[in-house]
Amino acid sequence: VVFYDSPDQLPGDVEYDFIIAGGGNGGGVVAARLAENPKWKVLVIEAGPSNEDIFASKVPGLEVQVVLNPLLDWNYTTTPQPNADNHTAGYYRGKILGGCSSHNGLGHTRGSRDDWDHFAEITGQEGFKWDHMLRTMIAGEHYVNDSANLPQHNHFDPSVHGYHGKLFVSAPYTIHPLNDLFLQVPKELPDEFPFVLDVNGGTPVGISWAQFSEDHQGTRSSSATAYIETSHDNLHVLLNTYVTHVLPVQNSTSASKLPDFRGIEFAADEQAPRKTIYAKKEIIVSGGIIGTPQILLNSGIGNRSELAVFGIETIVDNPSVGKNFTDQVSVNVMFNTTLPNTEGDLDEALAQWNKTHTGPLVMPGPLKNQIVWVHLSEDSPAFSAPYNYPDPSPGKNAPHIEVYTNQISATPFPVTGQIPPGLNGTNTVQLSVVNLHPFSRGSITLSSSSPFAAPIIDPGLLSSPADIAILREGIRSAQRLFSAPVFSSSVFDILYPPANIASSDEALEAHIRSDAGPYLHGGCSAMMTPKGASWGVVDPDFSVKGTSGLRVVDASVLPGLPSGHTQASVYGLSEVASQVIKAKWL
Ligand SMILES: Cc1cc2nc3c(=O)[nH]c(=O)nc-3n(C[C@H](O)[C@H](O)[C@H](O)COP(=O)(O)OP(=O)(O)OC[C@H]3O[C@@H](n4cnc5c(N)ncnc54)[C@H](O)[C@@H]3O)c2cc1C
Repeated sequence: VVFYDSPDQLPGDVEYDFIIAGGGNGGGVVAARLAENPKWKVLVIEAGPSNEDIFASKVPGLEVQVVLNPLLDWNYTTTPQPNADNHTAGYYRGKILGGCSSHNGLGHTRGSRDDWDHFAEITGQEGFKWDHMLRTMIAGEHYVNDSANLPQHNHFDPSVHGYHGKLFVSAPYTIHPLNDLFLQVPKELPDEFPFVLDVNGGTPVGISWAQFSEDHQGTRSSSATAYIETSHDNLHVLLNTYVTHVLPVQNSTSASKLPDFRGIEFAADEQAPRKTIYAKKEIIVSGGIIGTPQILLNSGIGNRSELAVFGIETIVDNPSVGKNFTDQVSVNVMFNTTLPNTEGDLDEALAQWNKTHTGPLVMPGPLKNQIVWVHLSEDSPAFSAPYNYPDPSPGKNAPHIEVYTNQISATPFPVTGQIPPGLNGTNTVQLSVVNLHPFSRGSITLSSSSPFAAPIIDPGLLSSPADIAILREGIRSAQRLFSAPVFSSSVFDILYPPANIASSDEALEAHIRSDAGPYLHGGCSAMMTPKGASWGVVDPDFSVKGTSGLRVVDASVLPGLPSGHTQASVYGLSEVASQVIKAKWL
C-alpha cells in the first residue's frame, strides 16, 4: 500500500479503476479486496490521519483515549431528543484510517441467523442469507488464542471460526469471580438465560463468552491493520483529505442512461483548493452512517425540496437519503454488590501491556467477559395488553435485549439521570441494558451548504413507545438475572434505577427517558431495498438508485440492525459487496 498525506502529494498521472470515499471499516475491506486484483488500481480518500502511530488505537483498553481525541473523532452531537427529556448525546465516529474499527470497543458479534435471513428476504441480496454470510465471515477471520493463553475450553465453538482470514479475533477475559457466577445462571434459570457455547454461531440468545477483534499480542485488529496495511502497492491511500462531492461525468459514454457518478471532488480543508479526479470503473462511498448520506446530499442525491434550501441542484431526487437512520438504545443499570471492584492502576496496566501484551488493557473494559442476550417471550408485558406493541425481532434466535457488564466500582458510572442518595461508596455492578431492535427512526440532514459543516444528527431516540416498553422489560430481565440463587450472597438490590422506580411502568418510563442514549451502533441511513422499490437508497448490488458508477458500502446500507454490535456485520456486508463488485468487472 502507498500512503499520501495530502492532496498535493497524489500523483497526477495515475488512473484509478476504483475510488473509495472513506477509509473506515467498510471502505478498508472493499479497498483491500478490490486491490487483490493486481491489474486494478484503487484509491482510498480518508478524512482522518493514519492509524499507524496512534498507540491508543493499538491497545484495546485505551479505546476511550482515541474516541475522546478531537483529532481522531468527528465529535458529533445529536440534536436534543424530545422523547428523551430533550437531552443531547455525543455521537462518536472515528476520523482515522480504519474509521470506527480503529477506535471502537472491539466487541465482535455477528448477529443471529434470523437477522441475516431476514435482511436477505427484505432486500433481495441473497449473499446476506445466514449460510452464505457465515461462510463469508469465517473466510475473513483469523481466530487466535488470547495473548495470555487463558483456558478456552467451552468458551467457543471452533467449527464456526476461520483461521486463515485477515481480521484477528480472539476471546480474552479478565479473571473475576463474576465469571463463574454467570456460568451458574444457565443451570438455575435455563429458560431465559441458557448457556451458549459460541457468541458467533448464529443462535446467540443466552449467556456466552465475548469475542473481540484483536490478535494474539492483545493488539487491536481493524480494517486498517488487517485489510489496508496488508495490501499491495496498487492500493493508494490519500489521508487527511475530505471528499466534498461525487460528480457526474459530463458526456459520459456509459451504456446506462442514468447519471454516471464516477467523478469525485476533494480538498484538504475548507480553505484549500478543490481537486477532481475520475474513476475508470466506479466510485464507492464508504463514509459511514453520517458521512455517506452527507456526501450524497451534498452531491445532489436526496430530497429535492430539502436540497433546494441550501441551493444544491438535485441530480437524483431520492427522499430516502439520510432517512431511516436508527441506533440501538442503551440505559445504565447498577446493582449493589459485595463482589471485588474492578478498578486498577492504569500505569501498572500499561507497563504490563508494554512488557507482555497481557493484563487488563487487553480488554476494552474490565468486566466485558460475558455477554447476555435475551429474547423476550411472546407473552412479555411489552407485547401484551394494555400495550400490545408489535414484536420487532426477526425470529426466536434474535435477542431483543443485551445485558453487558461494564465494571464493578464504588464510583457511579456517569449517568444523566439522578444518582440515588447513598450510592457513592457502595460497590456497584454497572451494566448496560440495550434495546437491540428499536422501531424508532431518525435522520441525517444537511445543516449548511458547506460540505465541511457537521450535518444534523437525529437518532429519533425513543420516538416509538414500543422501544421504551422493551427497555423496561430489559431492565426487569437484568433484575431476574441477578436474582438467580447463585447471586444471593454477592449481588443485591437494584440501585439505579432504584427498586421502587423499576417496579412501576410509569416511573420506569420516566427514568428511561432521562437516562437513555444511543449505543453508537447506528445504521440504515442509506438503506438497501429491493431493486425497483420506490424507497431506499441502494439496490441489492449496493449501487445507488438512479445512478450508474456509484455504490455505497458501509453500515448505512444495513436494512435493519443486527442482534448485536455492528462491526462484524460491516465486515460481512463489505465482503459481500466486494464479491458483487469483483463479479461485475471480471
Ligand atoms: C465509540 C464506539 C464504540 C463502538 N464499539 C463497538 C464494538 O465494541 N463492537 C462493534 O461491533 N461495533 C462497535 N461500534 C460500532 C462499529 O464500530 C461501527 O458500526 C462500524 O465500524 C462502522 O463502520 P462504517 O464503515 O460504516 O463506518 P466508519 O468505520 O465510521 O467509516 C467511515 C469512514 O469514512 C470517513 N469519512 C467520512 N466522511 C468523509 C469524507 N467526507 N471524506 C473522507 N472521509 C470521510 C471517516 O473518517 C471514517 O474513516 C462502536 C462505535 C463507536 C463510535
